Amino acid sequence: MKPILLIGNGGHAKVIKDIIKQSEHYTFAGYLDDNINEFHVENNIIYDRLENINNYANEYHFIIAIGNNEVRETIYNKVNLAIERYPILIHPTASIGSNVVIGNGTVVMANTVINADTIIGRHSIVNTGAIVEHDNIISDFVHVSPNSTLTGGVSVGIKSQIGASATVIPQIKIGQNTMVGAGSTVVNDIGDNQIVVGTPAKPIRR
Ligand SMILES: CC(=O)SCCNC(=O)CCNC(=O)[C@H](O)C(C)(C)COP(=O)(O)OP(=O)(O)OC[C@H]1O[C@@H](n2cnc3c(N)ncnc32)[C@H](O)[C@@H]1OP(=O)(O)O
Repeated sequence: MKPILLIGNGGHAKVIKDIIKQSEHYTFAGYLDDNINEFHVENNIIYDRLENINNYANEYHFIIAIGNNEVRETIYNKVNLAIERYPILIHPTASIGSNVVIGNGTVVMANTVINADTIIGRHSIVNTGAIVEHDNIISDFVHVSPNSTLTGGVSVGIKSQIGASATVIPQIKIGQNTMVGAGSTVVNDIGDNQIVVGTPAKPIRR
């Protein structure tokens, strides 16, 4: 079993910890976070500051367990570890189709479906109950929120978030760093750096 340290110890980390507990390959070892005052071990769990990550870099694997896409990317660039130190975590109830490619550091939560020929980048999140249909291209540092649906042939650019229960109709292209509001329905392509809400989804601001 390979030990994993989670970077971050908020709500998202709790859910990832539960995925690790069910893994046959990985075991939960502890947390690195700058809100931890100093190194300590409690009930065999390591708590340490993120700035000490290099002490663990050879022995441990890591997941950046932070839901905010921008923060995840910033931490990834800052700690500068080889991408191989970040495993792919998939909950055992997730259904993964043929020829699906998932990048290192990405987590796939419970009751998700990722269908055939979809590509998902690095350090992305496919959150609880989300559906990512066939032939999607999902970039790095993306968050597909709980219960959202990306139908066939959708693409999502780097650092974009699809809000909880949002739906994107087939073949839509969503740009980089864009936010689709919870419950929205996206029926037209969306550019970069937009916030869109509603049905049909319309920009509220850049
Ligand atoms: C496990 C987890 O928790 S994963 C987390 C998943 N997170 C989400 O799904 C969060 C999704 N976030 C949202 O939907 C947010 O409302 C955002 C990002 C779209 C907008 O947030 P803000 O920028 O703070 O917008 P704000 O709250 O000021 O609203 C601006 C306007 O848009 C409207 N609006 C905001 N969100 C939505 C929405 N999802 N659908 C429809 N209208 C919306 C507001 O009612 C408001 O309208 P008004 O100007 O007529 O009063």
